Amino acid sequence: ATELKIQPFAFLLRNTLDQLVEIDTNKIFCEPVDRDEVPDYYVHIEQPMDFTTMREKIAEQKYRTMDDFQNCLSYNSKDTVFYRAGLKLRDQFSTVLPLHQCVSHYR
Ligand SMILES: CCOC(=O)c1ccc2c(c1)NC(=O)[C@@H](C)N2
Repeated sequence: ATELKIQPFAFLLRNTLDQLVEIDTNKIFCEPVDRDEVPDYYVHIEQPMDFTTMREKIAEQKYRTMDDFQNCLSYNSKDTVFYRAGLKLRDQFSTVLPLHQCVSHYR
């Protein structure tokens, strides 16, 4: 693919993001948290993140780290589907993370 030659890292990051989107079967992390649905979310979370925003940031070469799962684990109580989904994503992503660390060092 030509994009592999032009932006190899964006290509790699986008593929990794696609894997996360696939794991997020309940689509909890795909869009920014809805202020009407969760009014106090933005009170607790300074740096909200979601997969749609990450895709835009990859395209703009402004890649974010995956610390953003901490948002989910700090906002939601342990007994929620949201908290468990955040754990699942973080744990499954941690197998890919070392790759990202070397990518980000390289960049
Ligand atoms: C109407 C109740 O909705 C929620 O409690 C809720 C709704 C959406 C959420 C969320 C919680 N927690 C999160 O971490 C982000 C990713 N999304």
